[in-house]
Amino acid sequence: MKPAESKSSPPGRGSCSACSKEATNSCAGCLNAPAYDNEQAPHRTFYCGSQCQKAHWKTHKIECKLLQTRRAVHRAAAVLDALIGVIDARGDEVTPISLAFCLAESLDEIDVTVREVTVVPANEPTGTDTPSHRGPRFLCKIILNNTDEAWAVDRSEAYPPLPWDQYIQDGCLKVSSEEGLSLHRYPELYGECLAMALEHQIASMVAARNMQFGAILKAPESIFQSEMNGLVGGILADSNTTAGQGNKGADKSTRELQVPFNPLYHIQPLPGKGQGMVATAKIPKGTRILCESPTVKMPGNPRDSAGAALLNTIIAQQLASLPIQARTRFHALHNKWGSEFPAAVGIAKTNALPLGHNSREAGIFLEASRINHSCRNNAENTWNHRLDKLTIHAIRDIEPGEEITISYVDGFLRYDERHARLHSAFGFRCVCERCAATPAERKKSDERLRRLVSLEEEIGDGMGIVMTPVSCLRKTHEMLNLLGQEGIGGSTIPRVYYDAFQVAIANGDQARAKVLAVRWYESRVMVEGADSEDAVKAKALMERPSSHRLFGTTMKWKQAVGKVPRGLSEEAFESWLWREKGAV
Ligand SMILES: C[S@@+](CC[C@H](N)C(=O)[O-])C[C@H]1O[C@@H](n2cnc3c(N)ncnc32)[C@H](O)[C@@H]1O
Repeated sequence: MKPAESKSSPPGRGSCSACSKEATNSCAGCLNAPAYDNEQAPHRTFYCGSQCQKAHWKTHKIECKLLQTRRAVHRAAAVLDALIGVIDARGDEVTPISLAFCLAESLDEIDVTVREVTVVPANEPTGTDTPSHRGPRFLCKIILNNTDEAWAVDRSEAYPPLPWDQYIQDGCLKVSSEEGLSLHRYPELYGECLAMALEHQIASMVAARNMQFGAILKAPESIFQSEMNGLVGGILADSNTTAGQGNKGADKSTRELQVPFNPLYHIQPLPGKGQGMVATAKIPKGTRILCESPTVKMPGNPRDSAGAALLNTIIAQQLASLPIQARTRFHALHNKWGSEFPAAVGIAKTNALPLGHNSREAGIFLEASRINHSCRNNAENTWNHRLDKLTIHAIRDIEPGEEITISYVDGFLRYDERHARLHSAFGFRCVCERCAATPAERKKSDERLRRLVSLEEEIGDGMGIVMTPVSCLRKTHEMLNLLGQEGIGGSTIPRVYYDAFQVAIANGDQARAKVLAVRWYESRVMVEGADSEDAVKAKALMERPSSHRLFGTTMKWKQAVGKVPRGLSEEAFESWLWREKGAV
């Protein structure tokens, strides 16, 4: 079954399943059902309008039911994933067979059969006493009834479920035993904590919403996500009240739990990019999409093989104290370096995000490290020192179905420089809209970037602030215009407003300083949130510009806060602000 979204369509568009015209609406019933071939994007059945959707229902009905069932299987596995995270972190045991029962229980109302399967490497002898380091492995096979479709849920591998044949083939495995689940074989499991947690959480969720769990697993995306948030919140609250009651490793319960549900995005395969993060809802500019603690921290990029060996040890020490779920997800992250470095070091080098502006220290994140690069990124990553967490904010409006991207490179790099850096450090060639420009547009873009570099240097030298303040202020204005033309947003904008603010305040102009501080604050909040260190600093200076240490270095432009002109047109106001020739 192929998704209706064609390879040439931008995300969120496809051809109408009834009349083949371009369409943006989709059937909510099966929206975002995972593709059975894991290489493909999640499914969307497009319609140009309700008439076509009604007319096509007879044809689509059977497919829609199958897709809903498939999505329910993935959702049930995700519910389980969250529960396991909590239970792992409490230090309780989670046995593979108890997982199978939980999965079966959660899928009770869904048209599937859950079987317990043991697999072994295809080229080694079968049997539980196989002397292989890759001995028998236990997993669940979920068969969609009356179809040829089956999924593998293997908790020792990465979540999410994999198509059965692919799992067996890619893992070079063979089935050594397969049978239906029967609780009679495992009476001791009745009381197991995972089953209890699942029962308790699901029961309370269902009671609160007056819905069946099966219906929630099959519900449209927004309902499922909001129910999941309630569920995960409940689990976390429960885990906090029971912290320390686990039967071993109780200190782990204080660790941040990585919650794999976020109503704003999905992590999914994207053509030519591996996995990536895709918006599931409209995300307005300024929204905090994600706030995450690093799973592993690293002091910096290793310079040589001794540094790599040391980093490997540092990572191994941190991984050893993590729940198995987090370790598994760490090892499933992309590694661009193959066997050039120890695997954990390759993963760290490919996925690390800095823990502060210009900081050598970096972190690896189970969610944020799945975000791909674009030179025209729509989101930005910031290390929030006050929260001790990484935040990802939307720096423009993001549409549902659009990929969420950050920039892997800093500064005003020209086309060739960006490509060389991205290729050597991350092993890909960027084809974003900025990079896909015509040679003539690219030339203009490179000229703007060269100019931005030289303006930044000139402003940054500091002398201009008091020696040639008018020219310095106009340079900041020119930078903002060039950034707009180049489509660069994010944290560069507040940095430039802060430079402009300093020019005004150093020369005693509290009126301009006030306006510029407001813009600095607002643009900083957009990229980092009001709780970032810089936003807090900007707020204080916005309220009292004269508290800046440079205030009154000269009094060339002495002016009180109350002198901000009123009643001017937007154009005249901008002209006043930037001290353009002939301004009022
Ligand atoms: C931090 S990981 C991002 C998540 C990754 N795609 C995954 O599957 O886990 C960085 C890697 O993602 C891929 N990548 C990131 N941005 C890309 C882009 N714009 N085009 C192609 N591949 C990209 C590259 O393989 C890169 O080494």
